[in-house]
Amino acid sequence: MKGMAFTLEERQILGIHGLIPPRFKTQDEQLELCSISVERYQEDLNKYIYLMSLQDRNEKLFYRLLSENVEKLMPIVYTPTVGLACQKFGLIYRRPRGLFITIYDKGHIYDILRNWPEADVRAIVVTDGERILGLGDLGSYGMGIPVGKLALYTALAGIKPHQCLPITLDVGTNNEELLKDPLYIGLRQKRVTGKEYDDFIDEFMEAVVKRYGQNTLIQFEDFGNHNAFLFLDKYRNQYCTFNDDIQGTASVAVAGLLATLKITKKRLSDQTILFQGAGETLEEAVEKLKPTILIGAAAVGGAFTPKILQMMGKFSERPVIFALSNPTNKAECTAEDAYINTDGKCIFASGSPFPPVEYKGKTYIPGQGNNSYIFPGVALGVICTGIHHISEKVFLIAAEALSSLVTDEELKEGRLYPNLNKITDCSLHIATRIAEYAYETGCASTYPEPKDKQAFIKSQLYNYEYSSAVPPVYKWPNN
Ligand SMILES: NC(=O)C1=CN([C@@H]2O[C@H](COP(=O)(O)OP(=O)(O)OC[C@H]3O[C@@H](n4cnc5c(N)ncnc54)[C@H](O)[C@@H]3O)[C@@H](O)[C@H]2O)C=CC1
Ligand SMILES: CC(=O)C(=O)O
Ligand SMILES: [Mg+2]
Repeated sequence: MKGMAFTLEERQILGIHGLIPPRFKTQDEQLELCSISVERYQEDLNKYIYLMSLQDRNEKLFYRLLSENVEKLMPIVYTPTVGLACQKFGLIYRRPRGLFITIYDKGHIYDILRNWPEADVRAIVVTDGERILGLGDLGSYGMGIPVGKLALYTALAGIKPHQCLPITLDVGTNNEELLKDPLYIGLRQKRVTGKEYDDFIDEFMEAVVKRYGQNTLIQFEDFGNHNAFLFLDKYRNQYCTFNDDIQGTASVAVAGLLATLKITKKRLSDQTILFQGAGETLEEAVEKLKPTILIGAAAVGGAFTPKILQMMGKFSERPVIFALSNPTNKAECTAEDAYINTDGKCIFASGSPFPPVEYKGKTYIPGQGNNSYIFPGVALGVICTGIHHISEKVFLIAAEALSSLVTDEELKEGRLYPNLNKITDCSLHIATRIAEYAYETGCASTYPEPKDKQAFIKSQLYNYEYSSAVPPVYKWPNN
């Protein structure tokens, strides 16, 4: 729907003349109204509800708004607000988006996929809701994540929205609060596990390729740790698939580390890297190992205590601190804590965004170490070239491509990643590098091989401009 952007001619042909106000707006004017409307909401969750309704009402406008205001609006449709939206999903639910497939649909998954109205699906983001960001098991409420990730496929990489399908596999939830929640929208039962669950996922994978073809990209998102690794291992050489939380996150972290080397002028082998995890007592480990790089992704909010940060500030001139857990309240420390406790020395990045920090007269701009810098570009490269199986090399290429784009000015400001408002260029660059690799190594299946890879990818991108509802006039002989 174009709303008031319909021309008089279109309104007459479509029989909608008089049903919309007698004002004709350009898309730019509509965009202006949308920006004002978002700003009017005080609460981020209300901004989220507004943006989701815009996505339902006028898709092109929604994507243009998002792609032109990434820094401002990504925190709404993505982390941190999407986390809150998932927690309140039963309350804010307005219209369905994506497919819900339950364990009771076993034996019929293909038929359910056929109910989806679009035939040309190229990419699926699927979750079973067991580990939504750092918020734990949210069952069917997790649908906000595949919807949000795919919104970024389009807004950050220009992948056409009708080619994207969000899916939630509902096998129950072990979240007692949700099982008691009268607003809960999913199956009210404990998770099905074991062979029955595994067979269900097998059937899902088979049904997807039967319905949409062998090359359909399947991004696994926010599955529980055990299943995430299991399915990556099981399917990576059979299907066109990757796990965003494992591979996308590793890639963005590597990109960040490569960028830190440009600041510290050191090699990675000169660094001592400590990953928080596996229940270690972190303070003791930091004291003993004296790391120069500290990375947290265990969803333990505040795990990087002031004492730990102060020690990091003592061990090296430029300590690197990555607080990757999402959403914001799960971050290992805030940007402010990191800069203050290291006396402004640290190089900081976090999974959810933090605003710039003023400290001792200097402005520090934290980086956002989030896989959103990686997965849209990887997906674009994979879809355009028809890669069958996505190797680790693809994620290494993505990491190198991303880190190569950080400018000296950005590094000086403390940024490890390009400014968010350049993220669409990053996706295009990542996709181009992947395309070059895919054709060089023979793992592309889109032929003939395009000479200019970037021009080819650009030609595939989503067009935010409205199309005309008036058919073109053909030249046709009079007789
Ligand atoms: N920045 C980004 O792009 C991404 C961030 N994440 C975030 O990372 C966090 C974790 O995600 P996953 O690894 O998938 O979760 P997970 O639950 O699979 O793994 C968490 C790990 O932390 C360990 N752990 C738990 N409590 C601990 C404690 N008290 N001390 C030390 N280690 C502890 C567990 O043993 C486990 O190995 C989430 O907050 C998620 O949002 C995940 C993917 C991407
Ligand atoms: C960013 C992301 O994928 C996560 O926090 O799970
Ligand atoms: Mg995730």
